[in-house]
Amino acid sequence: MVKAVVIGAAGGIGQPLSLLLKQSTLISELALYDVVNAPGVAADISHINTPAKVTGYLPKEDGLAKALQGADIIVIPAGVPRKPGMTRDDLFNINAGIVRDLAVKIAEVSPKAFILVISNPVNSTVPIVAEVLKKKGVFDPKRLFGVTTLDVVRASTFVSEAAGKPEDSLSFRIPVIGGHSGVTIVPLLSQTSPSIAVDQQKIEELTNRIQFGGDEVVKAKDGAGSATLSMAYAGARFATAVLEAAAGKKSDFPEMGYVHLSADEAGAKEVTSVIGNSTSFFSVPLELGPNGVEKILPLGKLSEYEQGLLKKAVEDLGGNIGKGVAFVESSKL
Ligand SMILES: NC(=O)c1ccc[n+]([C@@H]2O[C@H](COP(=O)([O-])OP(=O)(O)OC[C@H]3O[C@@H](n4cnc5c(N)ncnc54)[C@H](O)[C@@H]3O)[C@@H](O)[C@H]2O)c1
Ligand SMILES: O=C(O)C[C@H](O)C(=O)O
Repeated sequence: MVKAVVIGAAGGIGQPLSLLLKQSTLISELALYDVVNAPGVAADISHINTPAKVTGYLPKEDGLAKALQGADIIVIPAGVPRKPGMTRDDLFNINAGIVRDLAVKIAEVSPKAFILVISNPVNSTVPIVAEVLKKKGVFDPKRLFGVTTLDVVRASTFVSEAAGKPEDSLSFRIPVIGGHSGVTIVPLLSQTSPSIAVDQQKIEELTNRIQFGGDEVVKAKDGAGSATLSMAYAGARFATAVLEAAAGKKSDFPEMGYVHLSADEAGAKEVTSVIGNSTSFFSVPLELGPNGVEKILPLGKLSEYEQGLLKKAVEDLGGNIGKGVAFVESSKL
């Protein structure tokens, strides 16, 4: 029996993500929570003839605690999205408080669940959840993830198009490490599999497109929000990987996830020999298992260009993480 919870389930990501999770036969119960409209979304999705029992909750009558009760996996796309001209960090003022308060309830009700954070700025919201869980004495770094899968999905799409093989996009694997915002997103195109023959100028164009893919969608939506459908796909893909691994299935390839590097001390040692010691969270290739992070996998060889990208990423990430940590330190919990 697996219970999945979506928090922010009535939103642009929450609705299609809930739909995709309802299609999963790995899930037996799907609890949808939002500050608005979650019972309506739940009623709608519950008519789909797949096994998961669907329930919907609002804040009244302690709805969040009811949704979280017995949760195995919690996916969080709650919070405001960007509008043109905004950075993800501009969302901090609103989303930091939302995520902190959700984390407090998770710590109380379902501290052993896998927690997948989608709410931006991911570079800071994941440290916020970690700090709350630490303060409550229930932090398990193997079970907390920032979802950076959309960067990996975009990389496969853009690179397969550039290689003239869009029909093969599913089989293009490109590690994307670092964080989830602009220059903190570091695509390792030199490790593209199958390998591609493109010149340095194309590598730089592709890198820039992957780093700023989110802005492309924000611009196209012209004030109506940011990526929702591709994010729902990516979120469902990562949640499925976590659930399959929890059920004992070995994966054919590693997923990337933004984790606290203490999730695997031995793996982290190898990673910090490449990225340095100045960042505690990083999106890395993961081997997932029954308890979440089984291993942090090596980053492989980086080209000189990628080493330059990495340097910039690490500089920015430190500030993003520190901001999240300071926010919880100054909060009364
Ligand atoms: N990690 C990623 O790759 C990625 C990709 C896309 C978007 N995002 C982020 O995901 C978040 C959601 O984006 P969206 O487009 O779905 O926004 P949205 O506004 O369409 O939906 C957000 C939902 O969260 C709900 N919500 C707000 N406060 C809440 C609370 N305290 N508890 C529960 N629910 C609450 C809202 O009612 C709304 O239904 C944004 O922060 C966005 O930047 C992240
Ligand atoms: O760009 C955004 O603000 C949303 C998301 O982080 C994305 O990468 O699409």
